[in-house]
Amino acid sequence: MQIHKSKDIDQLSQDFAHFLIDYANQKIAINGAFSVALSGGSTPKKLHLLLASDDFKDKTDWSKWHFFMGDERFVPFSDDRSNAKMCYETLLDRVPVNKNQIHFYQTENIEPAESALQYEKLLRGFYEGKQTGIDLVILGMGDDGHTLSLFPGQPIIHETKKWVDSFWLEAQDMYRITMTHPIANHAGAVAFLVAGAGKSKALKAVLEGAYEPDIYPSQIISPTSGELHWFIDEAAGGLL
Ligand SMILES: O=C1O[C@H](COP(=O)(O)O)[C@@H](O)[C@H](O)[C@H]1O
Repeated sequence: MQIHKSKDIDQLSQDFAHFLIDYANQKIAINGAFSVALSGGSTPKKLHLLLASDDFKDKTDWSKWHFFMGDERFVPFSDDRSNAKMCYETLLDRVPVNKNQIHFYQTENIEPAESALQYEKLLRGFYEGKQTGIDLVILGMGDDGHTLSLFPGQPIIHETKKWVDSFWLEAQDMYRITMTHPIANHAGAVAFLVAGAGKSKALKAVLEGAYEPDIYPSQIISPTSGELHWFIDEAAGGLL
C-alpha cells in the first residue's frame, strides 16, 4: 500500500491527476486501451475539472479510455444526487469521448435489481476469466468509512458472488447500486481519493485500527494482485 499525502484538496487533485494520466498512458501504450471506474460524491469534482482543463486535456488519448462507475444513487440522471450527472458535468462533457466509451448504470425505466444484473453482465462481458479486471478503480470514502455504496452494517459489504448489487438504503431513502468488493479487489490498481478533516477519524480507523469492515467498510478493499494507493490531503490525514 502506498500513501500519497498532499497539502490540500487543490494539490491533491493535481497530484492525483498526474498519477491518473501517467497510469492511463502506460496502459494505453501496453494494451491500446485504459479502463477506469469513477467514483461519485463531491471529492472527485476538482480532479475531473482539472483533467478537462488546458493543463491536462491534451496529455492523453481520450479515445482509448473506457469509463465505468463504481456506484450510483438510484435516481434519474437529471437529479443532482446522480453520480453520473456529476461525472458528465465535470469531466465527460468536457473531453473528447464517445458514448460507447461510457458504461454507467441505468437508473431510469428499470428496477434497481434488474439494473444491477445488467451491469454485472456488462462487466462479466469485459472481465470474466481475465487475470485482472478494470485497470484502475477510483474510490472515495465517506466520513463514516463507507466506500462505493458499501455502507456500515450493510450485508453487501461481504458479498462475494455478485459483482454488482442493489439495495434499499433506509438512511438516504433511496436505492443504491454498487460494485462489490470482489470486482474492486480484482482491479489492476485501486486508488482512494480522500480529502477533508471530516474524514480524519474514519481514515485513522481504516488504516491503523483493528479490522472491522462492518464498521469501516473501506477496510474490505485489498486488491488481490493490484496496487493499492491512498491519495489523501493533510486534513484527512491529520490523525495518522
Ligand atoms: O455517496 C457516495 O459517497 C462517497 C464519498 O463521497 P464524498 O462526497 O465524501 O467524496 C463516494 O465515493 C461514492 O461514490 C458516493 O456514491
